[in-house]
This record gives sequence, structure tokens and C-alpha cells, in this order.
Amino acid sequence: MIRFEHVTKRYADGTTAVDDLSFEVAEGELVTLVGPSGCGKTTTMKMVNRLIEPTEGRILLGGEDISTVDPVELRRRIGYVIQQVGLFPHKTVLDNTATVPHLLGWQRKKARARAAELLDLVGLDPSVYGDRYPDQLSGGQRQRVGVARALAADPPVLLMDEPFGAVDPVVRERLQNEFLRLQSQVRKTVLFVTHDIEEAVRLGDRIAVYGEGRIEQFDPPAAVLGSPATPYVADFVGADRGLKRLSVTSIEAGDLEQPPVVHLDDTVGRAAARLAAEGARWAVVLDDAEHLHGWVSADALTGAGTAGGVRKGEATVRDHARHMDAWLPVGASLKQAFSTMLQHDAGWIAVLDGAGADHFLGVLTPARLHEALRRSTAAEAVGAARAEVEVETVADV
Ligand SMILES: Nc1ncnc2c1ncn2[C@@H]1O[C@H](COP(=O)(O)OP(=O)(O)OP(=O)(O)O)[C@@H](O)[C@H]1O
Repeated sequence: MIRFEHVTKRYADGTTAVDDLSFEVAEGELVTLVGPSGCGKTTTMKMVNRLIEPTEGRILLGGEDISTVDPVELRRRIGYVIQQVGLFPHKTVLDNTATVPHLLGWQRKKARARAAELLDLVGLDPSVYGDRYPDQLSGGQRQRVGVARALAADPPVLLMDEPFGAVDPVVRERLQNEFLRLQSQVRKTVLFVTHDIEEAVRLGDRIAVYGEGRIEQFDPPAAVLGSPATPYVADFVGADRGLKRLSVTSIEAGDLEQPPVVHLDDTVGRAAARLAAEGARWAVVLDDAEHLHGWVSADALTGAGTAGGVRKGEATVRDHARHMDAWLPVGASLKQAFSTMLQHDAGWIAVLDGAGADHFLGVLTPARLHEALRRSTAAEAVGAARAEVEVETVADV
């Protein structure tokens, strides 16, 4: 969709901001450009909408050389969001959002209806915020209006230059999440500039890590964190890249351990025998519908056995099972898994199929989590699926 072919930009004073850059962004892909200040990210982006002209090379948009397209016409196909949102202070939020459709000659009513739809999409109720002026909004709300405005004419391409740079970390994370949700709906081709590696990892389908005017690595986040291409990239992504990697590695069914499973209505005797047969100290407890209820320990079951006769009828697992809320759907990140374990002070979490049925798939323990991370790194190195890769792990103690 966007293709850079040997693009170089030298400014009049001799500064080479971008040096022989070649890369491609696929349709619907979100590529983050990350790197230290002055490495050429903004120059790269501004060449796409011809705010800056390259010295050498060419840029293609949907196969068309952009140097042959009228810049004004070109910019209508490209939404642009910058840090200083640049809203018109004397126009309402609704009119700001409707600016581009208006310029495109849409009728006022249609333009405003579209603007209201977009404000809704970015999480601003148009009936509450539509008639306000920009200085009556918080920084985060202004950024959302900026995103809504950029999307108003439904351009296939979005350029975003540090759009969330000016807001505090909490609002920033919320805007990032909202933007990811939005992108999953609108699937624009996005170039997103940031100097924050966390943001690049979080948002990018692929990340371009910039050195001085050059791309040092252009890969999916997990590959940048797992196998940095150069010492520079390793240094840039940080010594804690293993931790960052947790957030881009998801739980797969093959990562899970399979403890014994018993049901709420199983008799204590039957459940205890089951655990004894497998030499297990605890079992997962499911209800009739195969949904997670919790767990039961071998000690509770055997203790219960010796106290038999207290109740009428035979005791069941229901009498001794404990509820368990520490669970995640398969596909959640290993970081969420680790965080859930800590939050519930649990030695393992249950993993459910998450496809609406919420069937129990297995459990993730710290050892399995570590193994999953190692296998995903190894799988990437050889270009295989994680399930196909074996790694040696530290033996259980
Ligand atoms: N108009 C200009 N004339 C001369 N040099 C320029 C001009 N604009 C940018 N530069 C230089 O080009 C280099 C790349 O700048 P650019 O703005 O692309 O970097 P950046 O990676 O976006 O940085 P930041 O994260 O600080 O915005 C820098 O050395 C900058 O000083």
C-alpha cells in the first residue's frame, strides 16, 4: 500500500535526515516508526503526504508514484494526526470533525452526521461534546477529536506523528487501547511515529526501529524484542526486553498443563481415587456444563473421606471445592497471565477457550509460562510454529 524505494532526504544545510530508505507497509497494516529524537521519523512521514519532498528515490501509494499526484488531492486520501492536534479554536468539536468532508463538498447535514458518527467511534458522545469548543476539552479528549477528524473523509491511509505524546501515561494507555479497538474496526494503513518503544510494541503490527536516518530492524514486535538485529536495537529496546516480550506473546493451548479434572457432583471417593491415580495434589473442578468452578486439594478430599458419615448420603466434590477466579481466555498475553497470577496470589491460572463457550482448556503455571516464552523465541528464530518447537527447561525442583 505504501512503498518507499531508495528514498533519501537531504536538507538544504546538508543534513541527511533519511538515507536510502526502502520498505513497504501492507494494506490495513499498522507500522510504528520508533527511534531517538532526530533520527528521521517525522521526515519519513511527511514525505508520504508531500509536506516534504524526497531528494532521491520514490514513494508509491497503492502502486502510484506520489510525485505525480497533486498534493492537495493526495492529502485527501491521507488522514494526518499530530501531537499539537491543531483544532480550530473558534469551531465547535462537531464542526472541527466535519472540516474535511465539508472541504470535499459534502452537504452540511451529511458532513455533520458523519462527524457525529466518528465522535461516537472515538468514544466522545456527540450530544455531550459536539457543541463544545476545543478549549473546553481535556488533552486526551482533544486527541480523540484529532483522530476523529483524520478519519472523517474515510481515507485509506493514516499518518500519526506522536499523537498521544502530550497526555499523561494513564490517559495515553487508554487512548492506545481505544485506538487499537478502532483500528480493528476500520483497518486503515497506518504509519505511526513514536519515540516510545512501549507504545511501538503495543500498537505496531510491525516496528521500524530507526538509527541515524536508517531502519535498523523492521519486524513484528515479538521479533524485535526476541531477536534484536543489531546491538543498537538491543540497546534501544532495553535490558528488560524479556519482560516487554511477555506482552506480545499470547497463551496458546499447547502451552498448558493438564491437571486431573473432576466435577462438582463426583463423589469424594471417586475424585480422591482419581487424584491418587495421577499422583496429583489438586484437581480442577468443573460444573455440569464443563465450566470452571475452581479447584479441590487432595488433602481436603482425603480428610473428608475419614470424616465420612457426618452427612447423609455420600459427600461430593461440591462440599470441598474452592472457587477460582484466576482465569484468562486463550490468546491473552503472557503478561496478563503473570499479572493475573500475582493479583490472585495464585500458583497457576485456568485458561478457557474464550470463544463464548468458556470451556476449560488447561492451566498455566509459572514454569509453563517461562517455557512458552522460550519456545516462542526459539520458534521465531527458526520460523516455525511454537507448538513444533521443543526447548530444554530447568528441571522441576
Ligand atoms: N527543515 C530542516 N532543515 C534542516 N534539517 C532538518 C530540517 N528538518 C529536520 N531536520 C533534521 O533532520 C533530522 C531528522 O529530523 P526528524 O524531524 O525527521 O527527526 P525525528 O526522528 O522525527 O525526531 P523527533 O523524534 O525529535 O521528532 C534531524 O537531524 C533534524 O535536525
